Amino acid sequence: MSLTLKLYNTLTREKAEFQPLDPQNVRMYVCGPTVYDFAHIGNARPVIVFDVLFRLLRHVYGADHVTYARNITDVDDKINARALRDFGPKIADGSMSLNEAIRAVTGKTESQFQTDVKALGCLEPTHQPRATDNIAEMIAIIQRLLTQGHAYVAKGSEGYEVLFATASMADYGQLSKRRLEDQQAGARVAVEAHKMNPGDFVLWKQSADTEPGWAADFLFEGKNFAIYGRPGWHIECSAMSNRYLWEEIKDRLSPKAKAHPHQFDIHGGGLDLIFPHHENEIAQSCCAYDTDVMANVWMHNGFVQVEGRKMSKSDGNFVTINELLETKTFGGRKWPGEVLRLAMLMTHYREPIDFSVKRLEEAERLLAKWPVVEPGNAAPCETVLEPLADDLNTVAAVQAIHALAQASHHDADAKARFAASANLLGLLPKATEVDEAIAAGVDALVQMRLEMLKAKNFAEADKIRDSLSAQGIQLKDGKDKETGERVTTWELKR
Ligand SMILES: Nc1ncnc2c1ncn2[C@@H]1O[C@H](COP(=O)(O)OP(=O)(O)OP(=O)(O)O)[C@@H](O)[C@H]1O
Ligand SMILES: [Zn+2]
Repeated sequence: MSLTLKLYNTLTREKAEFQPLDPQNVRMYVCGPTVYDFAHIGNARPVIVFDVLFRLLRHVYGADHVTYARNITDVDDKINARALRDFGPKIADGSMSLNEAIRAVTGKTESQFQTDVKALGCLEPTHQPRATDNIAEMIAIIQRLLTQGHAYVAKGSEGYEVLFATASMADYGQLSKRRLEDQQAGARVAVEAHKMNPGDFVLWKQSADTEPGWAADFLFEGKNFAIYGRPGWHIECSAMSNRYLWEEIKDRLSPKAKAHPHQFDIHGGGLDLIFPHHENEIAQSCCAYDTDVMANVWMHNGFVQVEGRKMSKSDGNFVTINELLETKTFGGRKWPGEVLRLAMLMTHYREPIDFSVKRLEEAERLLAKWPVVEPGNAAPCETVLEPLADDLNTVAAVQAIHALAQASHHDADAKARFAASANLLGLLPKATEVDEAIAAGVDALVQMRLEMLKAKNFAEADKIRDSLSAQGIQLKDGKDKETGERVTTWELKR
């Protein structure tokens, strides 16, 4: 393994050589979607960016040596609100319970998410845990925090809450570089009387009987608190990352990694998650397990923007992935998944992207120039790997792939390297769909070649055949059974 992988780390604000705790078991966690509404183009960005990193890590360390967990947040007050909105009448007349309505919302949204990300050429992560399948793990961490003096039980306006005590952690704020004092002075967080500090955040929250919840017993200051309730958002990721990247894998880890219990290599998500979400994940995990590190490298993608503003569900300025791929709402036409994927990768992941039809058209034009080939078994080209290994410089990697695509018209070796390199980024043009306009163009060339053959202009005829072949189009000559005349059909090489 000669490739040196460098990654920008939000924790240190520096780019540094990536050194996994155990190269045989590289571990990455990325915050996944809250499934109350279809994923939008902004949500697609971390999915694509970290898919590229997952692919690169698999290339460098071996496909079986990388564990990637991306969660599904299927318990959240936004989900409850959506269930009430969509199924209100049914809940009111008793034909559906709130929990059934919630499952209808999350089930539908999650399955759409899976369809969407598949269409964007993303590999399935090793684990895609749902929050509701990890409640016991969350309760266990919360109890550890209570026992160790990092959390407390308090009564708020909607019942009991277990809160994280930010003041109990000396270096709270290390990721966002926000100091607790500044936060209090800024008073961004509404001061609530039951909180010891305004920045204290919910770990567990009591639910009304009609709200979704789980029975939980917490021991605090010698007293038992039975709180039927639901988890806060941040605790979900602390629980799921620990389960899938430590608990379930620890027996296989190297001695060095075992000497760093509960820690893993990379944690990712969008820029908006640095504070408070990731800061609070760090606080929970480090305090619960008494470590000073949760993940060694923290990576954050920039925003997809619309007219300079972050595309976001709550802002309403969004286009869903499904709308873009399956309807004509954006630019009056449908767009293939690989066009959106390439459009994202034509900007460095830490830069903002202003989303536009022009950007998609640019990506489409580039893809159309690339040959349709099978991945093959050549090695990806150094000219592609090197920029990728430099903090995922996909801009330069795509340029290098394009150069290989151009060279591949006259160079079989370049073509093989193009195939392997484009495949590494999940960008190999698919042989299955042919654009109508392209098909018409091919038909015309096939016809022209038949005329050349009739005129015995074999050199020109061969030229046409070869140029089509370079674009991945295979001609098949045959004879019409009745007239005996030559007929030519074509297909994409598979
Ligand atoms: N416009 C955006 N550009 C890039 N990444 C984004 C954008 N919006 C959300 N993300 C990322 O998508 C992932 C899922 O986020 P989430 O489900 O909270 O969606 P959201 O659109 O941010 O929700 P809301 O708009 O209600 O805040 C997170 O990693 C988040 O950082
Ligand atoms: Zn998270």
